[in-house]
Amino acid sequence: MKKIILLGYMGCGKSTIAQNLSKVTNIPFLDLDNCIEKKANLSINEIFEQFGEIHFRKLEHEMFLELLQSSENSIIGLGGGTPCYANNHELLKREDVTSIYLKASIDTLYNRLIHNKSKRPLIANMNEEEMREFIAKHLFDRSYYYHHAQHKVSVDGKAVEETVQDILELLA
Ligand SMILES: Nc1ncnc2c1ncn2[C@@H]1O[C@H](COP(=O)(O)OP(=O)(O)OP(=O)(O)O)[C@@H](O)[C@H]1O
Ligand SMILES: O=C(O)C1=C[C@@H](O)[C@@H](O)[C@H](O)C1
Ligand SMILES: [Mg+2]
Repeated sequence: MKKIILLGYMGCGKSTIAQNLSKVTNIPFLDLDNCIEKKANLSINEIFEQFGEIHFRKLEHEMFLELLQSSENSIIGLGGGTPCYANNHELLKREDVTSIYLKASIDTLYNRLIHNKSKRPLIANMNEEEMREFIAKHLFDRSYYYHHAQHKVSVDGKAVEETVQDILELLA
């Protein structure tokens, strides 16, 4: 069965866009972070705090494989780091998958994340200046993996509905 996979940096809108795309297409939406939280019965923050990031990356890889193995059509919103660990980027090329990189600029990401960092352990304790620097470097490192997606949609300056429309055109 076909999976539509949305990927990209924290705050690029994977969860928001996936939810809206799901409403329009009637294809069920699964958020990888939420699935990990449900299975572990812990929040992402708690998993990082209690077991560390490496353990989280293991859970993330296992959950990604589990979601890909299910026989349902689905829209899957990945975590921001998912393609960058455990060779997950290679899974973005599968034939039963349509993978889409939601590409956002440093400014777009910074402006969204500055108001919304408490649930994101990698940036939760940073001040504004540290955050901008971190996003710039981190995005540069991660771009290599994000570009393994089959498609790329730019989200800068677009309303949620516009990004959803761009994706529908890709899928048509
Ligand atoms: N045009 C837009 N498209 C998508 N999100 C937007 C837009 N404008 C504002 N936002 C806001 O930006 C934030 C995007 O966060 P979202 O949780 O969807 O990102 P994410 O890519 O899933 O992040 P994470 O990797 O941390 O899970 C939300 O708070 C959303 O309301
Ligand atoms: O960019 C990342 O590495 C992360 C993004 C979030 O979606 C979560 O998966 C977690 O906070 C790690
Ligand atoms: Mg998300």
